Amino acid sequence: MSNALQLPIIDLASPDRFSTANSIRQACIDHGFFYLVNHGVDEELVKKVFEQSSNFFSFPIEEKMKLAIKNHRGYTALYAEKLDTTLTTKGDSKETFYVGPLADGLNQWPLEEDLPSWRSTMETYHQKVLSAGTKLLSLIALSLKLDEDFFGKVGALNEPLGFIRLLHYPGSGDLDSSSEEVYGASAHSDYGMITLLMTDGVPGLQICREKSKQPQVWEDVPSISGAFVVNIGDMLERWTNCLFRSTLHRVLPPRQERYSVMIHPFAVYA
Ligand SMILES: O=C(O)CCC(=O)C(=O)O
Ligand SMILES: [Fe+2]
Repeated sequence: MSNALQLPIIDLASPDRFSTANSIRQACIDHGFFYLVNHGVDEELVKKVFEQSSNFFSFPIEEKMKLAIKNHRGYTALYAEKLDTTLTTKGDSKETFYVGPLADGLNQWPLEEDLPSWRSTMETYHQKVLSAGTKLLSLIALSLKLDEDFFGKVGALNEPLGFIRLLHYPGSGDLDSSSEEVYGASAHSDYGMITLLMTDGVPGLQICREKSKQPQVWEDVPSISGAFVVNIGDMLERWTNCLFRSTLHRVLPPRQERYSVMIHPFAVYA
């Protein structure tokens, strides 16, 4: 069962911070998901990130495996991950590339001669999303009736910060036919505090607000051009004693090729 959903839209640039904080509070209680607009990450940069992501994933598998994941950075192949570990099917039909915190030297990068400006594009995106995320986090603190700088004071903004995940879901035409029922991303909730997700507009993302209700009701999350989809992770759900929801979500089995980019800007463990 699936319905389309109207998630709240939060304006990061609104001068009325208290009213914005209240809207965030309601969104996190009701859905655990909202859209973020006027976030200061410009469209040209987002476009470049998607182009560079597609450039990397179009390399032959042998080339991509040269950057196979180490220290949570680098490439994971199609079916290598399964977000819903209760499923007996093979892994999720997506390939990914992780870029972690910039300062610790652990990132793996494609060679500059193979993919010019790839690294600098990802580094700029990392910095810009982190800066939007920091503004958002101060509003989340206000929404919890805390001081704006609460999360900074408890160390949530300490390095190392920021994991980007580039995701590529090949279209069903590029998968073997037995993969039809394999999800792009099987049902899961995110770890950490918050996730900021940008997609290329191809549908597929769904949320289930009542995870223990049977039968489960899945609602489509349409994309809004230029807006981040923000969701609360398990750690913030725990820190708020379940006031804010870390909502179950999934990506449907791919029909059409799809790209997305997500970032966990802050602490992913406590
Ligand atoms: O690609 C998407 O739309 C969502 C991906 C996701 O939820 C995840 O990787 O945690
Ligand atoms: Fe997720």
